[in-house]
Amino acid sequence: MRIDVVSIFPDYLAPLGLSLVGKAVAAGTLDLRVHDLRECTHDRHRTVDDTPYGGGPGMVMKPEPWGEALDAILDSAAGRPRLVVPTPSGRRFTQEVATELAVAEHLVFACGRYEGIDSRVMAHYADRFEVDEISIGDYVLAGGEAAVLVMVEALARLLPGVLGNPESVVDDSFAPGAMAALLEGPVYTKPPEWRGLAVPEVLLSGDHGRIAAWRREQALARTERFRPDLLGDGA
Ligand SMILES: O=C(OCc1ccccc1)c1cn[nH]c1
Repeated sequence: MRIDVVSIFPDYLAPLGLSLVGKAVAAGTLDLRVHDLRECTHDRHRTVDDTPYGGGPGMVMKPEPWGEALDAILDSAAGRPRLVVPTPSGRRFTQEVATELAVAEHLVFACGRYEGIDSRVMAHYADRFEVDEISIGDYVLAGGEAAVLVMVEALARLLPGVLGNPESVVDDSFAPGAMAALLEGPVYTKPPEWRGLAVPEVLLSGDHGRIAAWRREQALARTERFRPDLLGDGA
């Protein structure tokens, strides 16, 4: 998979060189290219934004630099990439959307700042990109970069050979399946007692039937407490 990220703060994407995503890049599973949008400006002040038509607060990102940046990416692209634009006003990012993005050949992330990117950019590229405006949550960030870090990490762990233990994807809280539609219950590891706190004895019992039942009960209780919406039947 090829991933391009366009931003006025390319250094913000440096964490993608670390850990799990960094390993995928080193292994060649991910071909990651980060681009500085300011290299597509040509005025003395390297201007990327201007005041919004129709008035209102803040600034809007100008279309010309984005046109130059996205044209350059398309010139070196094979098929029809997905253009993912993080924005509070996009469709909700979920584990299902992560699995959708994880099978793409080529993703291009456009990091908006200020009040967003001139809407003509998304309209202009609708035929050459699969344009996808995505929100990672109902809050407003200063820019799309942090959302890109979230989405790339969520999809990268789904790529074959990226996770040491592919099993843990199956049990993900939000992976499809019976148990998976619940929140994860508590987890424990050695030592068996720590600061006077013991691990629930059922987990040391070796009775896998009892352990599975206990885990489901814990997952249900946690889901009821924090995410009753996941329990359906109008709960
Ligand atoms: O703030 C976000 O993106 C940055 C952004 C993009 C466009 C205009 C304002 C802010 C965001 C929040 N949830 N998901 C994304």
